[in-house]
Amino acid sequence: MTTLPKSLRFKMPAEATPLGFRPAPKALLLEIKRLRKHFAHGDAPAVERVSLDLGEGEMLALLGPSGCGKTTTLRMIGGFETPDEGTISLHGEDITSLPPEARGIGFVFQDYALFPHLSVLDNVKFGLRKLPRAKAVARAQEMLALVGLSGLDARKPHELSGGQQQRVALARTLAVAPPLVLMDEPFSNLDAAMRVETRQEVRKLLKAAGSAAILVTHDQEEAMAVADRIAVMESGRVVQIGTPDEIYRNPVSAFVASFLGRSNILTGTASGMQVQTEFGNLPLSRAANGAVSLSVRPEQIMLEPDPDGTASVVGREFRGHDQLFWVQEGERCMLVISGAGASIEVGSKVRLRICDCVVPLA
Ligand SMILES: Nc1ncnc2c1ncn2[C@@H]1O[C@H](COP(=O)(O)OP(=O)(O)OP(=O)(O)O)[C@@H](O)[C@H]1O
Repeated sequence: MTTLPKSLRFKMPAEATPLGFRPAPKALLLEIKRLRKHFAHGDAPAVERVSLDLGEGEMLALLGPSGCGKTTTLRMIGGFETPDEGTISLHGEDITSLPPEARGIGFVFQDYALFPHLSVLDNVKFGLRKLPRAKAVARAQEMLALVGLSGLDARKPHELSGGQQQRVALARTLAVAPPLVLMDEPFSNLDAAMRVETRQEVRKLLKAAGSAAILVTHDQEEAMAVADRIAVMESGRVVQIGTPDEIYRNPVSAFVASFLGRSNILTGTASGMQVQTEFGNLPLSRAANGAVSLSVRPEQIMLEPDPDGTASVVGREFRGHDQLFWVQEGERCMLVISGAGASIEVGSKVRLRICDCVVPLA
């Protein structure tokens, strides 16, 4: 058998699994049952009947728009807020009434909460006060090496970039080897390029340390990039939970379809695995009957130039790797994603063809 030179061999990322194979479920770490919180001055409960579980080493994103209850859920898990109802168990032990410091959970705050007067090394050493000094220093240095900051031990936080400060905060949290790390919008203080780089690093570091994590974000791209599973929240409730692929391919509602990715919402009359729509008879991703709303992703629509077409291109955004088109068809404006090569100008007449299963919504 010929062996390819090293440089040409395909290298599977450490976490990738062959298609169709799902890793065995991890042992249960955190179990949340029917959590509820209604603040004194709130009209509606901030969090209503939220149930979640998390496996050891798993990363979960709480995703949803501003005010949907993500932070309140996270703060209840951390012990900073007391739930009105519901329970939280870690490793099978009920921790609902324990104070934050007795839960053994780590936090990475939005502003990193580093001590400005302490060096990088002393910041990371901070949680290791119970260890003999030499051991604490060795552990802190090990953590700084893990986050790629060896050699910066003596700097003060203000002498670091935002991304480096984020990594110091993570090193400090991971130094005490918490089974679970809670992160509230941890990348929001970083610029766009740094955010993309840092979130991948953070994911790698958490996986290397074997810590599970719950990340609060309103950024769907960030949730999809970082999390093993996403819990989508709307008005205090978890409305869907699953892997990024599952939720993207099978959103349960128009809200989820439009919050995780972009979507065109159509209506139709379903009969089993088919639905009759204004675009003809289309296959459904799951069986439904009667009047339904449908989600069609912009990349599931083909745009064909046609001088006799009934639709016209009313907007175009070139994004390098692809293009977005806004296409007016009667009363409806559809969003379509096409390859970068398609040369269709604004004002062109086109025909739209849906070329995939469409998703019936609740
Ligand atoms: N301490 C509080 N007292 C009263 N109401 C609160 C308090 N904390 C949060 N709320 C309200 O509870 C609801 C949920 O807030 P929460 O901060 O959990 O939402 P969020 O999804 O994290 O939002 P954001 O993304 O803007 O941080 C909001 O209506 C908010 O105004």
